[in-house]
Parts: sequence; C-alpha cells; structure tokens
Amino acid sequence: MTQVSPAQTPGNATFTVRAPASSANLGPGFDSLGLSLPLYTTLRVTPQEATEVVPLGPGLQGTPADESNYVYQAMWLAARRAGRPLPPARVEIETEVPLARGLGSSAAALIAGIVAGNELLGCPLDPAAVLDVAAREEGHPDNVAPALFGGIVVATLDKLGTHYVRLDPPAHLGVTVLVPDFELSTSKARAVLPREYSRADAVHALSHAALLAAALSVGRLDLLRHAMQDYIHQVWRAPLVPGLSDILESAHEYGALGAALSGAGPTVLCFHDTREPTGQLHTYLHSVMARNGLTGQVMDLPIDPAGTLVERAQVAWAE
Ligand SMILES: Nc1ncnc2c1ncn2[C@@H]1O[C@H](COP(=O)(O)OP(=O)(O)OP(=O)(O)O)[C@@H](O)[C@H]1O
Ligand SMILES: N[C@@H](CCO)C(=O)O
Repeated sequence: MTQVSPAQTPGNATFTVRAPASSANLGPGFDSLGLSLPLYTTLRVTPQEATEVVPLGPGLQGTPADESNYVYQAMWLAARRAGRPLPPARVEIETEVPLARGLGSSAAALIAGIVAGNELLGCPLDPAAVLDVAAREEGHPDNVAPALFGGIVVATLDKLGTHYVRLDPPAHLGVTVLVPDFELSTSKARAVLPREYSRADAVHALSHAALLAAALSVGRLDLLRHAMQDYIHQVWRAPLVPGLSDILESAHEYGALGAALSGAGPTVLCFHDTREPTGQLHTYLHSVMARNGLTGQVMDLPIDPAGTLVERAQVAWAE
C-alpha cells in the first residue's frame, strides 16, 4: 500500500483505493475537526471499455448499481476538476462503514471516489486539490480531511481553498464508539440546528474548539473532558439520539476522557486512555442503550494514522 501518489503502473491495471471512516466535530469542533477510524470503504477499479458500478455486500444494499452511485459521481468530480472526461472502468465497492450513523460513510465514499477518479486520469490532482474537491462537495471538511490524511485534522473551507493541519494522534488516546442500530441522515440532523447563535454561544464554541485543538496537539488528555463541551449542535440533536445527554454528562465517571456525538450521530464517541481497561465504560454504554430501548454495538478502536491508501496490482511495465 502507498499513500495517494502518482500512478506508477500502466493505465489499464486494476487498482484498489481504501478510505477510512471518520468521526467529525468531537464536540465543539463543528464542521472543522475530525479524526480517522479503521473501518474502510474499498474500491477495486479496473479500466475497461464500458463503465460498470458494482456495490458488494450487505452494507451497501439499496445503493445504486449504476452511474448514479455516489462513489461513481465522486469519480467524476475528480475528472471535472481536472477538466477531462473520466475513462470508463469497472468499479467494485465494498464498505465496513455503517451508513448514516455518524461515522463518515459519505465522506469515505466521496474521498475513495475522487482518489479513484484521479488515479484513472493519471493523478492530475495533488492531495490538496483532492481535499478541496471533497470539502466543497460535502460542504464542510471535518470528515473528508481525516478520511484523506488520517490522524486528527483541523480544517476550514473558504472561498480561497481548504486549509488544514493534520495532527498525529496523541500517545495513549483511544476511541470507544457506541453505534446504535438506527440510521440518522446528516441532512435530518442538520435541519434541527438553529440558523443563528448568540455571541455568548459563539465565544463558548470557539474557545472550546481552540482549547480542544491545542490539547490534542500537545497530548493534554486531562483537558479533553472540559474542552469537548459544546452548545452549537449536540443540545439540538439530543432529542434525535436517546441516551446522548446522559452519556455526555456521565461517561467520565466510567473512565471516558471526554464524550461527543460522532458527526451528525447517532453514534456517540468517547475517548479513553489505552493504558486503562474499558470494561466499565462498555458496561455503562450498554446500560444506556438498554434504558432507552436501543440495540447497537460498542467498540474500542484506535485512531487510524494512515488515511486513504492506493494499491496497484504488481504488473510489469512491459505487459
Ligand atoms: N459506499 C457508498 N456507496 C454509495 N453511497 C454511499 C456510500 N456510503 C455512503 N453513501 C451514501 O451516503 C449516505 C449517508 O450519508 P450521511 O451524510 O447521511 O451519513 P454519514 O456520512 O454516514 O454520517 P456523518 O456524515 O454524520 O458522519 C447513505 O445513505 C448513502 O446514500
Ligand atoms: N459536521 C457535520 C458532520 C456530519 O457530516 C455535522 O455535524 O453535521
């Protein structure tokens, strides 16, 4: 596997693109802060005379098996930015990222598609351009930036471009996610947010987001719980996610270093210290689900440092 890189092999060779899940916001970093998680969307792309789009596996049931598929549309975004037509190919799509759960499935699909389209074209776009295409399409960079670069990314999108800083995950910082068995689309979870905020809320948000980014950059795990306070989105989304308010208030009593709604939800993210056991936290998160009549999964995951990877089959240049 190699990081996003110029094409090294002939234009007709099969290649795979693997893009990770992500958790956006981390509390106050609304639309601007996210991290990458090791659940993957994988594309297997084979140039051929006619386009074929093949979603595989139960995770993608119901997604279109034709050119309207989001991944294929994303491949065309790369071609449009490059000002060239997309060469035809067979595109097989698989994913481990549950859809519409707040784990960045759409960002993984978008990044994987743009990187695949770019590869098919011989890599006219550099990684910063790939990120900018993705951030403009999604409307915010907080999932697509960690999906592309891995680790933790602070990013902002403005008229001039998408600007970002990637941080290596601090030592001993692990993630526990509670993934409920129900979907919540990002559009529904954005629709409940107010259009305007008071100056007090704005100052609260920017000071906490700034503290969180600084704490993550120097590994101050003791500050996470305080820095992750948020009044911009979680309070409005809490009615859509049973148990969220309890977890935000009490997870620290069970070993969490901090807790947040993951992306637009319904997944909830807790940070933990990887040197400490997480059994108590798991038991607590399961009890919150049970109290609220929910089922779902609780998983410990590391932060994925690698981001999107491209692998080309070993094909000799002479073939
Ligand atoms: N691999 C994929 N192939 C095709 N479509 C996909 C794929 N992954 C995601 N999608 C599309 O994206 C939608 C989910 O996007 P949505 O933004 O609502 O949630 P999310 O990205 O999983 O969560 P969040 O943005 O809160 O982290 C799916 O319903 C589907 O239409
Ligand atoms: N920042 C986005 C992430 C989900 O796409 C939100 O919370 O709506």
